[in-house]
Amino acid sequence: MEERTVERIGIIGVGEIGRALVLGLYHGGDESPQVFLSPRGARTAAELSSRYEGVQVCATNQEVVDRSEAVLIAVRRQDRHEALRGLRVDDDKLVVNVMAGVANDDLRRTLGTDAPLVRAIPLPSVRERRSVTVTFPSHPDADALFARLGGVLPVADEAAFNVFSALTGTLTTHYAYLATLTSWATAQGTAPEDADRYVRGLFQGVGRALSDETRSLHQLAADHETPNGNNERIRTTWFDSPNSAALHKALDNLLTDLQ
Ligand SMILES: NC(=O)C1=CN([C@@H]2O[C@H](COP(=O)(O)OP(=O)(O)OC[C@H]3O[C@@H](n4cnc5c(N)ncnc54)[C@H](OP(=O)(O)O)[C@@H]3O)[C@@H](O)[C@H]2O)C=CC1
Repeated sequence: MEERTVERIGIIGVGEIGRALVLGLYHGGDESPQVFLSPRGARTAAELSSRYEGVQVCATNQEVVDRSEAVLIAVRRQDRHEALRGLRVDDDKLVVNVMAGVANDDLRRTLGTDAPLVRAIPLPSVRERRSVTVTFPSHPDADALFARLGGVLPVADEAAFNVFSALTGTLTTHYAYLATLTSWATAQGTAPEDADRYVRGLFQGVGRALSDETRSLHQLAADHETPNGNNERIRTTWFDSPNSAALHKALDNLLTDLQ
Protein backbone atom coordinates (compact mmCIF):
# COMPACT_ATOMS: atom_id res chain seq x y z
CA MET A 1 0.00 0.00 0.00
CA GLU A 2 1.33 3.42 -0.91
CA GLU A 3 1.74 6.06 1.78
CA ARG A 4 -0.23 9.29 1.42
CA THR A 5 -0.24 12.35 3.64
CA VAL A 6 -3.57 12.51 5.38
CA GLU A 7 -4.79 16.08 5.02
CA ARG A 8 -8.15 15.85 6.82
CA ILE A 9 -7.98 14.40 10.32
CA GLY A 10 -10.93 13.97 12.65
CA ILE A 11 -10.65 13.53 16.41
CA ILE A 12 -13.51 12.12 18.47
CA GLY A 13 -12.74 12.83 22.14
CA VAL A 14 -10.94 16.12 22.68
CA GLY A 15 -9.41 15.61 26.13
CA GLU A 16 -5.82 15.32 27.28
CA ILE A 17 -4.49 13.17 24.45
CA GLY A 18 -6.78 14.62 21.76
CA ARG A 19 -5.43 18.08 22.59
CA ALA A 20 -1.82 16.83 22.59
CA LEU A 21 -2.35 15.35 19.12
CA VAL A 22 -3.65 18.64 17.75
CA LEU A 23 -0.74 20.59 19.27
CA GLY A 24 1.67 18.07 17.75
CA LEU A 25 0.09 18.33 14.30
CA TYR A 26 0.60 22.12 14.33
CA HIS A 27 3.93 22.07 16.15
CA GLY A 28 6.61 24.15 14.46
CA GLY A 29 4.10 26.31 12.60
CA ASP A 30 2.82 23.64 10.21
CA GLU A 31 -0.25 24.87 8.38
CA SER A 32 -1.72 21.51 7.50
CA PRO A 33 -3.62 19.26 7.99
CA GLN A 34 -7.19 20.30 8.52
CA VAL A 35 -8.51 19.00 11.82
CA PHE A 36 -12.15 18.31 12.69
CA LEU A 37 -13.02 17.98 16.38
CA SER A 38 -15.98 16.39 18.13
CA PRO A 39 -18.19 18.80 20.09
CA ARG A 40 -17.65 17.17 23.50
CA GLY A 41 -14.76 18.49 25.56
CA ALA A 42 -16.16 21.82 24.35
CA ARG A 43 -13.74 24.11 26.17
CA THR A 44 -10.65 22.40 24.79
CA ALA A 45 -12.17 22.16 21.33
CA ALA A 46 -13.00 25.90 21.38
CA GLU A 47 -9.49 26.77 22.59
CA LEU A 48 -7.91 24.76 19.76
CA SER A 49 -10.17 26.12 17.05
CA SER A 50 -9.48 29.71 18.09
CA ARG A 51 -5.74 29.01 18.18
CA TYR A 52 -5.38 27.29 14.79
CA GLU A 53 -7.09 28.32 11.60
CA GLY A 54 -7.23 24.76 10.28
CA VAL A 55 -9.13 23.40 13.32
CA GLN A 56 -12.91 23.28 13.23
CA VAL A 57 -15.39 22.01 15.81
CA CYS A 58 -18.14 19.84 14.31
CA ALA A 59 -21.75 19.69 15.42
CA THR A 60 -21.78 15.89 15.78
CA ASN A 61 -19.41 12.93 15.86
CA GLN A 62 -20.87 11.82 12.50
CA GLU A 63 -19.81 15.12 10.96
CA VAL A 64 -16.26 14.50 12.23
CA VAL A 65 -16.22 11.16 10.38
CA ASP A 66 -17.81 12.56 7.23
CA ARG A 67 -15.31 15.42 6.86
CA SER A 68 -12.16 13.37 7.58
CA GLU A 69 -9.94 10.91 5.74
CA ALA A 70 -8.61 9.55 9.04
CA VAL A 71 -10.51 9.54 12.33
CA LEU A 72 -8.72 9.24 15.66
CA ILE A 73 -10.86 7.79 18.45
CA ALA A 74 -9.70 9.27 21.76
CA VAL A 75 -12.61 8.90 24.17
CA ARG A 76 -12.30 7.01 27.45
CA ARG A 77 -12.88 3.29 27.06
CA GLN A 78 -16.13 3.39 29.06
CA ASP A 79 -17.53 6.16 26.80
CA ARG A 80 -16.86 4.38 23.52
CA HIS A 81 -20.32 2.93 22.97
CA GLU A 82 -22.11 6.20 23.64
CA ALA A 83 -19.63 8.06 21.41
CA LEU A 84 -19.48 5.61 18.51
CA ARG A 85 -22.55 3.42 18.26
CA GLY A 86 -24.62 4.20 15.17
CA LEU A 87 -21.82 6.11 13.40
CA ARG A 88 -21.52 5.41 9.67
CA VAL A 89 -17.87 4.89 8.78
CA ASP A 90 -17.27 4.23 5.07
CA ASP A 91 -14.67 1.66 4.10
CA ASP A 92 -12.36 4.26 2.51
CA LYS A 93 -11.74 5.96 5.89
CA LEU A 94 -8.85 5.13 8.19
CA VAL A 95 -9.74 4.72 11.87
CA VAL A 96 -7.02 5.12 14.49
CA ASN A 97 -7.91 3.69 17.88
CA VAL A 98 -5.93 5.28 20.71
CA MET A 99 -8.15 3.91 23.51
CA ALA A 100 -6.13 1.87 26.00
CA GLY A 101 -7.44 -1.67 26.44
CA VAL A 102 -9.84 -1.64 23.45
CA ALA A 103 -8.92 -4.30 20.88
CA ASN A 104 -9.57 -3.67 17.20
CA ASP A 105 -12.16 -6.51 17.09
CA ASP A 106 -14.10 -4.79 19.83
CA LEU A 107 -13.99 -1.45 18.00
CA ARG A 108 -14.96 -3.08 14.69
CA ARG A 109 -18.05 -4.59 16.33
CA THR A 110 -19.03 -1.19 17.74
CA LEU A 111 -18.51 0.64 14.45
CA GLY A 112 -19.72 -2.11 12.12
CA THR A 113 -17.29 -1.04 9.40
CA ASP A 114 -14.78 -2.70 7.08
CA ALA A 115 -12.54 0.39 7.14
CA PRO A 116 -8.93 -0.25 8.19
CA LEU A 117 -8.54 0.05 11.98
CA VAL A 118 -5.14 0.80 13.51
CA ARG A 119 -4.37 0.77 17.23
CA ALA A 120 -1.88 3.38 18.46
CA ILE A 121 -0.35 4.50 21.76
CA PRO A 122 0.49 8.20 21.41
CA LEU A 123 1.92 9.74 24.60
CA PRO A 124 1.37 13.33 25.75
CA SER A 125 4.80 14.29 24.35
CA VAL A 126 3.33 14.03 20.83
CA ARG A 127 2.54 17.68 21.50
CA GLU A 128 6.24 18.48 20.97
CA ARG A 129 6.64 15.66 18.43
CA ARG A 130 8.71 13.67 20.89
CA SER A 131 6.65 10.51 21.37
CA VAL A 132 7.50 7.27 19.62
CA THR A 133 4.05 5.87 18.91
CA VAL A 134 3.50 2.11 18.79
CA THR A 135 1.02 1.02 16.10
CA PHE A 136 -0.72 -2.19 15.08
CA PRO A 137 -1.33 -3.25 12.41
CA SER A 138 1.10 -1.21 10.41
CA HIS A 139 -0.70 1.06 7.93
CA PRO A 140 1.29 3.45 5.72
CA ASP A 141 -0.92 6.48 6.37
CA ALA A 142 -1.12 5.96 10.13
CA ASP A 143 2.59 5.24 10.36
CA ALA A 144 3.39 8.37 8.33
CA LEU A 145 1.14 10.42 10.60
CA PHE A 146 2.89 9.26 13.77
CA ALA A 147 6.34 9.44 12.18
CA ARG A 148 5.58 13.15 11.81
CA LEU A 149 4.68 13.35 15.52
CA GLY A 150 8.02 12.06 16.80
CA GLY A 151 8.42 8.53 15.48
CA VAL A 152 6.54 5.31 14.90
CA LEU A 153 7.12 1.76 16.12
CA PRO A 154 4.83 -0.65 14.22
CA VAL A 155 4.61 -4.05 15.93
CA ALA A 156 3.82 -7.46 14.46
CA ASP A 157 0.74 -8.46 16.45
CA GLU A 158 -1.70 -7.35 19.13
CA ALA A 159 0.15 -9.39 21.79
CA ALA A 160 3.28 -7.29 21.21
CA PHE A 161 1.14 -4.15 21.19
CA ASN A 162 -0.23 -5.06 24.63
CA VAL A 163 3.31 -5.44 26.03
CA PHE A 164 4.05 -1.83 25.03
CA SER A 165 0.68 -0.77 26.36
CA ALA A 166 1.58 -2.31 29.75
CA LEU A 167 4.88 -0.39 29.74
CA THR A 168 3.03 2.91 29.36
CA GLY A 169 1.13 2.02 32.54
CA THR A 170 4.31 2.61 34.55
CA LEU A 171 4.57 6.35 33.82
CA THR A 172 2.68 7.83 36.77
CA THR A 173 4.47 5.44 39.15
CA HIS A 174 7.65 7.10 38.01
CA TYR A 175 6.30 10.55 38.91
CA ALA A 176 4.99 9.19 42.23
CA TYR A 177 8.48 7.81 42.93
CA LEU A 178 9.96 11.30 42.41
CA ALA A 179 7.25 12.83 44.62
CA THR A 180 8.09 10.26 47.32
CA LEU A 181 11.75 11.28 47.19
CA THR A 182 10.84 14.94 47.72
CA SER A 183 8.43 14.04 50.57
CA TRP A 184 11.20 12.09 52.26
CA ALA A 185 13.63 15.02 51.98
CA THR A 186 10.93 17.38 53.29
CA ALA A 187 10.33 15.07 56.26
CA GLN A 188 14.06 15.41 57.03
CA GLY A 189 13.57 19.18 57.30
CA THR A 190 14.51 20.26 53.75
CA ALA A 191 12.39 23.13 52.40
CA PRO A 192 9.79 21.59 50.01
CA GLU A 193 10.72 23.96 47.17
CA ASP A 194 14.42 23.07 47.51
CA ALA A 195 13.65 19.33 47.51
CA ASP A 196 11.35 19.74 44.50
CA ARG A 197 13.89 21.77 42.55
CA TYR A 198 16.72 19.39 43.33
CA VAL A 199 14.83 16.18 42.45
CA ARG A 200 13.59 17.68 39.18
CA GLY A 201 17.16 18.67 38.24
CA LEU A 202 18.50 15.25 39.18
CA PHE A 203 16.07 13.43 36.94
CA GLN A 204 16.16 15.92 34.09
CA GLY A 205 19.79 14.83 33.91
CA VAL A 206 18.57 11.23 33.67
CA GLY A 207 16.28 12.25 30.80
CA ARG A 208 19.21 13.77 28.92
CA ALA A 209 21.39 10.69 29.54
CA LEU A 210 18.62 8.49 28.13
CA SER A 211 18.79 10.25 24.80
CA ASP A 212 22.32 8.82 24.36
CA GLU A 213 21.30 5.61 22.62
CA THR A 214 24.87 4.41 22.21
CA ARG A 215 24.79 3.18 25.83
CA SER A 216 22.44 0.39 26.96
CA LEU A 217 20.20 1.00 29.99
CA HIS A 218 22.33 -1.41 32.04
CA GLN A 219 25.42 0.47 30.92
CA LEU A 220 23.91 3.81 31.93
CA ALA A 221 23.12 2.38 35.39
CA ALA A 222 26.65 1.02 35.76
CA ASP A 223 28.19 4.30 34.58
CA HIS A 224 26.34 6.22 37.31
CA GLU A 225 27.30 3.86 40.09
CA THR A 226 30.47 3.90 42.22
CA PRO A 227 31.31 0.45 43.62
CA ASN A 228 30.09 0.33 47.26
CA GLY A 229 28.73 3.87 46.81
CA ASN A 230 25.37 5.43 47.69
CA ASN A 231 23.64 4.47 44.44
CA GLU A 232 24.65 0.84 44.72
CA ARG A 233 23.42 0.82 48.28
CA ILE A 234 19.91 2.08 47.47
CA ARG A 235 19.64 -0.15 44.38
CA THR A 236 20.59 -3.30 46.24
CA THR A 237 18.77 -2.56 49.49
CA TRP A 238 15.56 -1.15 48.00
CA PHE A 239 15.27 -2.18 44.34
CA ASP A 240 16.29 -5.69 45.32
CA SER A 241 15.09 -8.99 43.84
CA PRO A 242 11.73 -9.13 45.68
CA ASN A 243 10.96 -5.53 44.65
CA SER A 244 11.95 -6.19 41.05
CA ALA A 245 9.88 -9.41 41.07
CA ALA A 246 6.89 -7.47 42.42
CA LEU A 247 7.18 -5.04 39.48
CA HIS A 248 7.31 -7.96 37.02
CA LYS A 249 4.21 -9.43 38.68
CA ALA A 250 2.28 -6.16 38.47
CA LEU A 251 3.16 -5.92 34.76
CA ASP A 252 2.20 -9.58 34.20
CA ASN A 253 -1.19 -8.96 35.80
CA LEU A 254 -1.77 -5.82 33.76
CA LEU A 255 -0.81 -7.66 30.56
CA THR A 256 -3.28 -10.45 31.37
CA ASP A 257 -6.06 -7.87 31.72
CA LEU A 258 -5.03 -6.09 28.51
CA GLN A 259 -5.27 -9.40 26.61
N1 LIG B 1 -3.92 10.75 28.43
C1 LIG B 1 -2.98 10.00 27.84
O1 LIG B 1 -1.76 10.20 28.05
C2 LIG B 1 -3.35 8.89 26.89
C3 LIG B 1 -4.67 8.49 26.74
N2 LIG B 1 -4.98 7.48 25.86
C4 LIG B 1 -6.35 7.04 25.69
O2 LIG B 1 -7.07 8.13 25.12
C5 LIG B 1 -8.41 8.12 25.59
C6 LIG B 1 -8.71 9.48 26.18
O3 LIG B 1 -7.85 9.70 27.28
P1 LIG B 1 -7.68 11.16 27.88
O4 LIG B 1 -7.49 12.13 26.77
O5 LIG B 1 -6.67 11.06 28.94
O6 LIG B 1 -9.14 11.36 28.53
P2 LIG B 1 -9.92 12.70 28.79
O7 LIG B 1 -10.95 12.38 29.83
O8 LIG B 1 -8.99 13.83 29.04
O9 LIG B 1 -10.65 12.98 27.39
C7 LIG B 1 -11.70 12.23 26.91
C8 LIG B 1 -12.59 13.17 26.12
O10 LIG B 1 -13.62 12.41 25.51
C9 LIG B 1 -14.78 13.23 25.51
N3 LIG B 1 -16.00 12.45 25.33
C10 LIG B 1 -16.70 11.73 26.23
N4 LIG B 1 -17.82 11.22 25.66
C11 LIG B 1 -17.81 11.62 24.36
C12 LIG B 1 -18.69 11.44 23.28
N5 LIG B 1 -19.82 10.75 23.42
N6 LIG B 1 -18.38 11.98 22.10
C13 LIG B 1 -17.23 12.72 21.95
N7 LIG B 1 -16.37 12.95 22.95
C14 LIG B 1 -16.65 12.39 24.15
C15 LIG B 1 -14.73 13.90 26.85
O11 LIG B 1 -15.58 15.03 26.83
P3 LIG B 1 -16.16 15.66 28.19
O12 LIG B 1 -15.00 16.39 28.80
O13 LIG B 1 -17.23 16.55 27.70
O14 LIG B 1 -16.63 14.51 29.03
C16 LIG B 1 -13.26 14.26 26.96
O15 LIG B 1 -13.00 15.51 26.39
C17 LIG B 1 -8.53 6.98 26.61
O16 LIG B 1 -9.17 5.89 26.02
C18 LIG B 1 -7.09 6.67 26.97
O17 LIG B 1 -6.93 5.30 27.27
C19 LIG B 1 -4.02 6.91 25.07
C20 LIG B 1 -2.73 7.29 25.15
C21 LIG B 1 -2.28 8.28 26.11
